[in-house]
Amino acid sequence: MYKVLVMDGISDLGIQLLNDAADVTVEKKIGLSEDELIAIIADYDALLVRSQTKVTEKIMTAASKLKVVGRAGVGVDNIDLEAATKRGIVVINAPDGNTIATCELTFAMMMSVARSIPQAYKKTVGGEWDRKTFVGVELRNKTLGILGMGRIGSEVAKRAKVFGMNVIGYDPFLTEDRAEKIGVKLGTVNEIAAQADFITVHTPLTNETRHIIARPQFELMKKGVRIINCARGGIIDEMALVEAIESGIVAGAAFDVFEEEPPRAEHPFLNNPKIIVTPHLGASTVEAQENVAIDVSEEVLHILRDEPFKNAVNMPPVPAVVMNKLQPYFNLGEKLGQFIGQTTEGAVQEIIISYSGDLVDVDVNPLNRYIVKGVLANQLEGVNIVNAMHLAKTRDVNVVIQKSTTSKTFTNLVSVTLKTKNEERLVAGTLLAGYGERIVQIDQYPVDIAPHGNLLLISHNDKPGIIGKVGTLLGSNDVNIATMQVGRKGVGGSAIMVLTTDKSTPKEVLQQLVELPELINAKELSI
Ligand SMILES: NC(=O)c1ccc[n+]([C@@H]2O[C@H](COP(=O)([O-])OP(=O)(O)OC[C@H]3O[C@@H](n4cnc5c(N)ncnc54)[C@H](O)[C@@H]3O)[C@@H](O)[C@H]2O)c1
Ligand SMILES: O=C(O)CC[C@@H](O)C(=O)O
Repeated sequence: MYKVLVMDGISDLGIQLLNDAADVTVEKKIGLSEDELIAIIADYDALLVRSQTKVTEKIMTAASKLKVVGRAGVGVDNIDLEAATKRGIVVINAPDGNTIATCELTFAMMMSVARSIPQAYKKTVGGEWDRKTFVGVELRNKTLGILGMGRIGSEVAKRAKVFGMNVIGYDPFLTEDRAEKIGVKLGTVNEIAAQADFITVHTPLTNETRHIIARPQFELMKKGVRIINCARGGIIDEMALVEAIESGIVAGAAFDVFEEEPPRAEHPFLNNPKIIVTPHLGASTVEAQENVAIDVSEEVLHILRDEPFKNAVNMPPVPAVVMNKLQPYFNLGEKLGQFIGQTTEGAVQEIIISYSGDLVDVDVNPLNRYIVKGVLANQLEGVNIVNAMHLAKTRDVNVVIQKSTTSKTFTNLVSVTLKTKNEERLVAGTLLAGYGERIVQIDQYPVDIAPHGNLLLISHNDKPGIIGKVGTLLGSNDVNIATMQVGRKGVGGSAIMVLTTDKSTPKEVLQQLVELPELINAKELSI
């Protein structure tokens, strides 16, 4: 039974999926301190948070069973990603579910700051009927500058076009083609600063975007510009904004997010009549909260059940088309890794993964992770597809990827070579239409083995009667042979036998096998 801990205000309807799962129990705890969370986290397989809970390295160190941290939302700046990756904890987010909610809040903020709605409301409910102070501006024919043209930025652009605005966008990943398609002009940050009547930011907070709008940009701006931040505190320099309001450049600003949340009581935004603020409400709609909780719950279930998942933040994203091609190979890749990892003794120095045939044109990075996971799992605890590459690197295991366009025999072939100080071993496998996964080569020997169950790998000298001796010894110890494959270099030369058995071969029987004079080695591999 998997235990899931739900923190922060995550929609109950959204986590219904987890509540309904027969293999999951869900506990909800709101407002725990770091120490309180550390005291209980070792009990849980999954942790679900919004932006309030800071998932620190200390918490992850105490989280001995934790497989996944699910963030019901986009930003993962409250989760220590490096600490999670080191420990093999998958961090997933729900990137799509709150796009529209945040886009609509941005628009609400833009209209509020254009027409001073919160200020007018305050006066009116205070008994004043002031129709002179609040003369606003229209959006039509105004220029909107958008920094960050991802999900939310693009939705804002679409709506701005409908309002008759001219839109200039800045995003390093925005191509001219795409900009043209959505009717956006491309501009630099400084061009946007100089031309826009409204500026809204929709980037993540990174080293590049921190204070991307600061004093030098305010100095370029037209008098009367209005500024909106519904993305992350710190993208706009708060103090420089206050100065720009005081100097009359900025006519108004609307902020949903702050450099420090919640802001201190003396924060200069909180008593400035030209700045309107909301308490990080971008994603706070019924729909968005259901969406993100459903998305994150689905992913958490996949991860707990070892099923393929998307939206991992601490692993590179994989496009669906690549995923569809690779997915059938994940199991094969992991088994090849497990197989070869058990054939050698001593520290692994190099893993060479070679692809030929169908996989040559595909981004095989996700599959490499499964293979390396399989290899390392023999030596290390807690290795998974998130930390496999990281663990290989920290242990100085060189991972080499090769591709060859020609496979003489198979339409697809994955081979894994393992090098230690004294050994070099190879295993190769394929997916055969109608037969599924097969191991088709071990070292230089062609074989045909379904990689399941108990495998006995025997190295021996090709001598008459050896097969019978092995069969008799296993049979007399009640180990039934299901299949047997034999390969040899030449008559009388070195050879291998691969047997699948109906049950595991006891250690003492393995020892008796090794003591047969023709036998060099016998190893049981579990894959
Ligand atoms: N206020 C809220 O409650 C709320 C809700 C949802 C999202 N957000 C925040 O909104 C922001 C945008 O979310 P999204 O879902 O659109 O993300 P997204 O990843 O779809 O888009 C972000 C865009 O920013 C661009 N970008 C990155 N660095 C840049 C740079 N230096 N200059 C210009 N552009 C840059 C990226 O290329 C990307 O296109 C994030 O910071 C997210 O955390 C806030
Ligand atoms: O959980 C929230 O409300 C914050 C959402 C938002 O900041 C996000 O990054 O998704």
